[in-house]
Amino acid sequence: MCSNAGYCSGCRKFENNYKSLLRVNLTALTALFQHYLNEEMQMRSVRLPYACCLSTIGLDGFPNARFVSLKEIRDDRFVIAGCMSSRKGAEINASNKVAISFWWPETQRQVRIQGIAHLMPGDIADRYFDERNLDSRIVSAVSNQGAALDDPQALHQAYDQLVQNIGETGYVARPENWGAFAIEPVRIEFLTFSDSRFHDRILFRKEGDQWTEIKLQP
Ligand SMILES: Cc1cc2nc3c(=O)[nH]c(=O)nc-3n(C[C@H](O)[C@H](O)[C@H](O)COP(=O)(O)O)c2cc1C
Repeated sequence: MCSNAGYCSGCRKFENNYKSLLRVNLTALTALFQHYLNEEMQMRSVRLPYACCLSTIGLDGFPNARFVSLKEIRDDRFVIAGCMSSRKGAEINASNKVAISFWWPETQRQVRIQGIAHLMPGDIADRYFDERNLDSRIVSAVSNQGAALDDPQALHQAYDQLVQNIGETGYVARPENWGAFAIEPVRIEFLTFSDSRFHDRILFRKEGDQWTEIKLQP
């Protein structure tokens, strides 16, 4: 029997001291998420562990999914950001029930989070926008994400023009249609993949003000 607490990379599974870690509440859950993310980060040479699949309910009823980057966990909410006038923004406006899903190959974990997306105040979105590299900020400012690209040359000209205007200042104002959402989780499932297919699955659910946990069949 392995004596490691939490995830054991040797056994590639949870050794269940996780219960002592979690008197189940959201703060403990987001701390566990952060712990697992850090473990994945330590084993990976690329930054992509922050990438997650954001699913929304499409205006036409089809589920719609795309990858976005998790900015951070703030006040136990999962923050994502980007252009909000494209499909994701319109869809979240119509229904703020969303899901984000992570797959971390080094640690063989999947995390599924369902929750309610809350638009964050402009000054906080400013901060996320300013943290982005210059190219990303310029492209966000000149491109109308998701609109048909009829004239690529015009887009490149707008890019060059803005580069010129910015000059040495490096300052790009956050476009009005660029914002951030904080996702307040209502369900979080951690799965540790097993070659045997006996995946280790634990679902945490918010019921009223309480979080409950349930082990799931693989
Ligand atoms: C790894 C990765 C990370 C991405 N991160 C973001 C992001 O943080 N925000 C964003 O708006 N789009 C991001 N994108 C682009 C989106 O996948 C998507 O193309 C874009 O948001 C438009 O989606 P929409 O039409 O549903 O609004 C990312 C794409 C990839 C592949």
